[in-house]
Amino acid sequence: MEEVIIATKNSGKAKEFERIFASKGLQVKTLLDFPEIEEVEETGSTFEENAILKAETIANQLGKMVIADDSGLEVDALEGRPGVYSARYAGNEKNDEANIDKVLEELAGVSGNRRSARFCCVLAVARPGAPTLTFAGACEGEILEERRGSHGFGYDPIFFATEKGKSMAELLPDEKNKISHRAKALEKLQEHLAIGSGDDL
Ligand SMILES: O=c1[nH]c(=O)c2ncn([C@@H]3O[C@H](COP(=O)(O)OP(=O)(O)OP(=O)(O)O)[C@@H](O)[C@H]3O)c2[nH]1
Ligand SMILES: [Mg+2]
Repeated sequence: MEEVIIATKNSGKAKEFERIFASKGLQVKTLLDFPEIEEVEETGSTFEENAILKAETIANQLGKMVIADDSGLEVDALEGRPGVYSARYAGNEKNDEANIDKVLEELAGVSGNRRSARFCCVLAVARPGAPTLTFAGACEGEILEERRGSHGFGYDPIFFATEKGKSMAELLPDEKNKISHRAKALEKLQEHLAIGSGDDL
């Protein structure tokens, strides 16, 4: 089976990529399969810069094509925060529950029509000897006043996905994978690269 390497240590992202690529007959490997590889420091100031940094660093180490995902939540009333700091918004230890609490606290007293937000994702594809490519996707919504649903990861329980009329965590994995920022970026990537066709990339 053809294999795709995703440079992520986030198990929530890993599950989504596994599910999407499995439906195309592709096997996903992530950095969870390579525990000896250290996490890349995300020093960029945009999703694009961080995605490129992660993809190129790991592609150079493995000598193979690698896809990286940098993503996050942009809340308009918070001037785009948590943005590129989404994973560690409430502290260095990457705690999803504490991150959600922090966003809810910062939005206390902000009324429904001012709670607009979006999930953003940039995928970077790095290949030894070839220019790195990037693909972006976004998913529009609003921040709920409390958690709803138990699927997904990260901020999903407080993100109301406008297109579906439900929180992202109320959607089944296949439903999220049709509308998410990650799915949209991946769709663009697959239009450009013949992953899964057996062709050389
Ligand atoms: O509710 C969510 N549903 C999503 O679909 C989603 N996608 C991203 N995020 C948030 O944004 C951070 C990414 O930061 P990030 O791109 O640096 O990833 P990460 O540090 O978790 O793993 P890695 O891929 O860098 O190894 C994540 O941790 C989450 O907090 C999401 N939250
Ligand atoms: Mg990260």
